[in-house]
Amino acid sequence: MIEIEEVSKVYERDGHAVHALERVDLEVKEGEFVTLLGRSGCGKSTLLRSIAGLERPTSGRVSIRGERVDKPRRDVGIMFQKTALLPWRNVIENVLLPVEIMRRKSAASRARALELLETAGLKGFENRRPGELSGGMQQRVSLCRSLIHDPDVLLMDEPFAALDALTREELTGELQRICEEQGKTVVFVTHSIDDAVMLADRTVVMTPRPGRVSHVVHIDAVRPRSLGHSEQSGYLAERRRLLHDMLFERSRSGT
Ligand SMILES: Nc1ncnc2c1ncn2[C@@H]1O[C@H](COP(=O)(O)OP(=O)(O)OP(=O)(O)O)[C@@H](O)[C@H]1O
Repeated sequence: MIEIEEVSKVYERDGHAVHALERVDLEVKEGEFVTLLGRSGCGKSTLLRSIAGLERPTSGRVSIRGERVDKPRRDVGIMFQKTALLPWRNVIENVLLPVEIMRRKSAASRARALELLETAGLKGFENRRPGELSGGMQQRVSLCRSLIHDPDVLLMDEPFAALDALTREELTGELQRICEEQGKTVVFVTHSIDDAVMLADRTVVMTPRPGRVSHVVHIDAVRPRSLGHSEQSGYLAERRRLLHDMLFERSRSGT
């Protein structure tokens, strides 16, 4: 569904070349949940923005369903760490913003917004302003907004990084459920090994200078997942250790 072929990105900064990505190859299948995991500066956001059509690779090609991506697409939804909700609009008006911009606002989209808000646990908050909501609730609104036009692909750049640990765990669980119910293809950028283990079908480990894919790790566990007590907690803990070792370069082999 998403094909990244030999993608390199070089930025110019103060007369120096910054090799943000070097010859990255990756394929994401329909319905797959892929996390991009790595330290700061390894090119995760650059790769995500290239898939979103917000950044042009210096060389190589990104395509979705066989079509080269050179601008943002309607079948893609995006969610960032900063919610960028408009403070003067209430919750439902914020959720409806993308369909308004696409001139596709209708009674059906309003009904879908209400349904999404209910799924995200925000029933009854439709008329509140973002400033009246907690950080976690604002991210739920942002998730509903990224899903309002029913995109097939969801691109997420550390969406829960600024939240406290408990809210983060709760939202990670809800994201698993919503993506499974709605059959989305997801690429999710994170620094967090726990996010990767909880969410991913496959985790792509990246290394910096230049940004490259160093390992790809499959997480073959059923959902909902929990790092606490469950039959698969031993397996998840092993995957967690493997990713940890890869990030700290103690292990250079195996998936
Ligand atoms: N617009 C830009 N101009 C110049 N350099 C940039 C630009 N955007 C990113 N970079 C550089 O490219 C490299 C990769 O950045 P990128 O933000 O993609 O990494 P990241 O893995 O997402 O980092 P983080 O986890 O800190 O967000 C970094 O060295 C960064 O400083």
